[in-house]
Amino acid sequence: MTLPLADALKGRLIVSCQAPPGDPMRHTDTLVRMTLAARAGGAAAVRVNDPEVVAATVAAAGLPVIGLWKDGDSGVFITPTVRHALALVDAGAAVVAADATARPRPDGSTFAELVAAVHAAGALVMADVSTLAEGREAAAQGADFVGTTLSGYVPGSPVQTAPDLALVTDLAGAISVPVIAEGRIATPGQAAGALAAGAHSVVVGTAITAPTALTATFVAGLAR
Ligand SMILES: CC(=O)N[C@H](C=O)[C@@H](O)[C@H](O)[C@H](O)COP(=O)(O)O
Repeated sequence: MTLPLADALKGRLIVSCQAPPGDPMRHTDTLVRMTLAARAGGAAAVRVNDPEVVAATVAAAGLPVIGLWKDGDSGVFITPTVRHALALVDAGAAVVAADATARPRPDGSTFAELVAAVHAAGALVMADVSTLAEGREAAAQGADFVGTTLSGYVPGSPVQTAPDLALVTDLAGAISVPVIAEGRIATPGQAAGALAAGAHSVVVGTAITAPTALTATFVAGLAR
C-alpha cells in the first residue's frame, strides 16, 4: 500500500524554496511568494527551511510542505535533532526532511528515533542521503521517502556537477520506499531523466528559486 501523499507526488515536481543566510531572498514573505509561484507553475509540493517559513507556507500555499530546519553549517545540520523535527511537525509540515547520513547527530539520537518521533506526531519523513548504503539504512529505519539530497555534499561522497542519477537508479532498485531525486537538477530534461532513472518525484531548487546564485553564473560567464 502506498501513502496517499506518495501517490500525489508520483511523477511530479517538488520545488525547493530556500535562501542561504545573508541572501536578500531570505525573508519569510518572499519565500512564501516563491511557493505560491511554484504552485501556480504546477508543482505538487514545496520544500522549505525553518519552522517559521513552514508555518507561513502551510497557511498560504495549500500544497504539501516538506519542511527542514538547517541549523549550523557543518556535520549533521539538516534537521539535526528530534527537537528540530518536532518543531517542523508543529509548524504543519506534512513531511520532515532530515539528514540520514551515517554521521553522529548533535543530540546523540539515532535517525530511527527521529523517524519514530515524527511518525508519533503524525507526519512523514524524507531521509536526505548521500549513498546507497545510507538509503538502504534509512528505509530500514522507517523513512517514508529517500532523497539523494546529500550526494556530493558530505565527506565520502565525491563532489559532482551533474545530478547523481546513478544513485537514483541504485536506490530505486534496492528499496521499496519512493526515491526522490534532489540536487543539481538544472534543466527540465534532467528532471525528466531523473524520473526515467527511477525517481518517484524530482526536487528542483537553485534552478528555479535562487536568483542570486543564478545571476552569479551569468556574471561568471561574461567574465570568461
Ligand atoms: C546540500 C544541501 O544543503 N541541499 C539543500 C537541501 O535542502 C538545499 O540547499 C538545496 O538547494 C536543495 O537540496 C535543492 O537542490 P538544488 O538547489 O541543487 O536543486
